Amino acid sequence: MFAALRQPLARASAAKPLARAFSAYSPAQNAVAPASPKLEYLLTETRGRVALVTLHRPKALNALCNGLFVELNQVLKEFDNNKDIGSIVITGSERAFAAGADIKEMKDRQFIENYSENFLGHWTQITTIRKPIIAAVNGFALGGGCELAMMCDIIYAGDKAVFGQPEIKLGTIPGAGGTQRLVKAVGKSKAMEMCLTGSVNLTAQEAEAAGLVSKVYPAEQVLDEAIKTASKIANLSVPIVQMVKDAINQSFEMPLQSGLTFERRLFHATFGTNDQKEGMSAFAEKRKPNFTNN
Ligand SMILES: CCCCCCC/C=C/C(=O)SCCNC(=O)CCNC(=O)[C@H](O)C(C)(C)COP(=O)(O)OP(=O)(O)OC[C@H]1O[C@@H](n2cnc3c(N)ncnc32)[C@H](O)[C@@H]1OP(=O)(O)O
Repeated sequence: MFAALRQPLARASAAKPLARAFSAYSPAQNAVAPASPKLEYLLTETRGRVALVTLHRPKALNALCNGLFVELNQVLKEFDNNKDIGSIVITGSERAFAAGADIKEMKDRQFIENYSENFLGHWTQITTIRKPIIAAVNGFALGGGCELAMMCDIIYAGDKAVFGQPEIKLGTIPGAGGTQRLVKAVGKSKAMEMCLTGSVNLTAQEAEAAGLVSKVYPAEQVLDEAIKTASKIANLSVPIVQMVKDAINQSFEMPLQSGLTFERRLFHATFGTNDQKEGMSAFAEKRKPNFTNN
């Protein structure tokens, strides 16, 4: 499976994505999982139990074209199915996480083809990934770039990151969560201001204050911090981590009482796992737990 994700190291180094330019991890520490020579828009590697996916379309500020999403769906699915991986980090470059959907690619599309082909439908497959995904965002996260970050489970931002939904200035509207997830993250007024003007963006600090972003770090540290957090998560029990992700995501879909019942049932279910027995026994015996993911 990893063979399918193998990426030539030479290419990764030459391209100097933020992952390599800034990371404090030495290549010797990395099990480089990368990648299929077929990957054109992504770099992938592993850091222990963390999979790192770097959007790599530097000439277009990582504009999200269809080919990029086909690759992203493919690698995320492979990492999700890989027992050696516990969590995933998605990042971009220092200049751009992603400057939105590729405007040049979509500008001539017609309503009827959008509707009949469900244009962008498969771009949201990332929300079906069961392992936690952290977005490490530097630079522009605009339009689809902001929406992609919001589809991740946690967002860490570099101090120069910019979040915005400029679609209205192109004569369209956000198409993948900008009018929905953004409201839940920053509230109605800010979301309205951003989406209605297209030019009111959030700085990293504003995004943190509003709740869109969990933490802000100096740009050169954000990826390492995301990997550290991803690594903590990846070394916990995989099924219990998935239950937490499931339960929190259900809070967006269910009324409170149904959500609380869902949570309680999953809590009950954890007692059917060896990892619950191990976690609680380890606490009682004053030792570290050794989770076996069952
Ligand atoms: C997760 C699912 C996603 C689903 C998406 C759903 C629908 C989403 C719609 C959108 O996202 S519409 C696009 C929204 N984004 C924008 O409007 C931003 C567009 N870009 C800019 O405004 C600027 O590029 C910038 C980000 C402010 C940076 O400006 P700067 O002057 O620093 O650089 P540029 O010279 O403009 O850009 C360099 C290079 O990159 C190309 N490019 C940038 N953004 C895009 C894009 N979104 N699509 C296609 N190409 C893009 C730009 O054209 C330049 O290329 P060249 O002209 O030099 O070849």
